[in-house]
Amino acid sequence: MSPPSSSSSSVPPGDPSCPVTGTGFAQASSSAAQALAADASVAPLLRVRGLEYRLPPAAQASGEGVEAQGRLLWHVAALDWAPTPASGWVHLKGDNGSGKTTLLRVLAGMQPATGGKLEWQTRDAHPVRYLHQQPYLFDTSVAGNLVLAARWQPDSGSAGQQRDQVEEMLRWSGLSDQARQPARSLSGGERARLALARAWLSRPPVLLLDEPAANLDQAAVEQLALRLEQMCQQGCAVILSSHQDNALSQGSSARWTLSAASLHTEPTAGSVVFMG
Ligand SMILES: Nc1ncnc2c1ncn2[C@@H]1O[C@H](COP(=O)(O)OP(=O)(O)OP(=O)(O)O)[C@@H](O)[C@H]1O
Repeated sequence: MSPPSSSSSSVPPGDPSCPVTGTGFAQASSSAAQALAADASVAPLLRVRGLEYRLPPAAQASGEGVEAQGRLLWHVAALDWAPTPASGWVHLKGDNGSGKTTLLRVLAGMQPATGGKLEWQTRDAHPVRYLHQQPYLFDTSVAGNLVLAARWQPDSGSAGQQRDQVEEMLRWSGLSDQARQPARSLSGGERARLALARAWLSRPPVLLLDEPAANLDQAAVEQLALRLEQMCQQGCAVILSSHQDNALSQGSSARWTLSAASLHTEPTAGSVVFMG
């Protein structure tokens, strides 16, 4: 992982990964935000202030016009997250429809928030990778999917280095025997493994996983937990969503819960999280 930058943000202007509207850090009014501002010793990877997401305004029941403001799906008053290689991943929890996917997509810069501010404080221009619950696989072989990921990464290296990366990821994901198989013929669990390996090949600083356990049996969830542990130890900051408790929640070091339209955090040792 790139070390946190001392400047406030490396997100390029105009990049949707910085969905800035409304409240900025300087204007954040909650007492938690003021307490955070006072603690200059913390260098969080992620800083969030007054972030909120409102659903698009619905048509009025009468059929005339639309609501002035859509329903508030969630609000995050203030959050600083400073994961370390030892701190493990964050489990984002919440009932169906509470807004987990939307929050991950906003954090990934794939969808703008309707208010507030977030910053990934890293020198990496595009630090965040988001993995969809049903990941898209290219219409080629298992190895072909990894070859494309190896070619398209920013520092792609020589053809030999790319080959080594592909072979390493095939071994890591346990898919070496299926290297030549069409990726789209894999089982649900195998597809999830390939998608994770494809994302991990380029060693992103931050990985957001949307319901990664959705199609997995218990053994596969436990294997995934081991892989995530390795990834975190190698410096990847991981947030994963799941509405269930399983091996992934047991292995997480922090829990963020969406309920009653707010994000609630439970910090644990090694993972510095503050919440207002
Ligand atoms: N563009 C939109 N227009 C209207 N409603 C939307 C829009 N986007 C999301 N929603 C609603 O927002 C709510 C939250 O959706 P989201 O997928 O983020 O929840 P979730 O917690 O990930 O759910 P699940 O656990 O079922 O996957 C849902 O009720 C969804 O229908």
